[in-house]
Amino acid sequence: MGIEVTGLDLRYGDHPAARDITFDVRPGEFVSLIGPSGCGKSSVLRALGGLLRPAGGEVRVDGERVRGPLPTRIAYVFQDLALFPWRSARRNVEVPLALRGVPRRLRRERADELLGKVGLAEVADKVPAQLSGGMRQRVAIARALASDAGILLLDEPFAALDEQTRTQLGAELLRLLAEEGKTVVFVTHSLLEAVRLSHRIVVLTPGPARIREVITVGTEDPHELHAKLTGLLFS
Ligand SMILES: Nc1ncnc2c1ncn2[C@@H]1O[C@H](COP(=O)(O)OP(=O)(O)OP(=O)(O)O)[C@@H](O)[C@H]1O
Repeated sequence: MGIEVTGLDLRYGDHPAARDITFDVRPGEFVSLIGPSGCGKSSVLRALGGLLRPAGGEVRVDGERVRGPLPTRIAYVFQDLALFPWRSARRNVEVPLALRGVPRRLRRERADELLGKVGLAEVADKVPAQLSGGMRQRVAIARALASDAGILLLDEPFAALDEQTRTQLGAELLRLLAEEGKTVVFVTHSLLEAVRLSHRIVVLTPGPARIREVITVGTEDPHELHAKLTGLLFS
């Protein structure tokens, strides 16, 4: 089932942000949304998560129409992380576990397991201000994984990081997602990142966003795919 987006129209008052967007995301699939700056990528992502009400069309998650946030099914990681600054890394990751009513001892175990998976076992007791940008991003990812939601919506999660950290975190993320069996929709400005991480790439037009093309990332040469995407975005 996964996510089905059909004829989605989005607007802010009189200002259209997206028109007639139709695509699907299969369970376990990693789909990237790319498009020119300001075209409406984040708006589409917010609509998938029930944070922006469509002016037309619909979003379905596992067959059920999305009418508002579904925190048990859908987790977010934004560029602006919103970690709790006074809570240690471990206690940040514990938040969704507490919301789900997981007992304290199990919360700690699961949080430590997830922090271990993102390479942060050593810094579980540190607060965000004591961590690097890449580490904070890892805490946010561990926290999203702790929510147990099957769907992760990632909005430019690596935008504030240097290229090397981005590449490393992207590779780690793929491994983790495969282990945890998540379905992912990923907004990025980086064509390289989209090519590297995705099963499929949804290319949007300049705003208001429409679907330009949906590309399956198969066996083609990554350089050729990158060139094709550049052509689609800038022609
Ligand atoms: N809360 C809002 N109120 C009014 N207009 C908005 C709001 N959020 C976004 N917009 C407008 O909607 C359009 C799409 O914005 P959106 O953030 O979805 O684009 P984007 O492709 O994610 O942008 P970027 O690539 O710069 O991150 C833009 O014209 C933006 O100015």
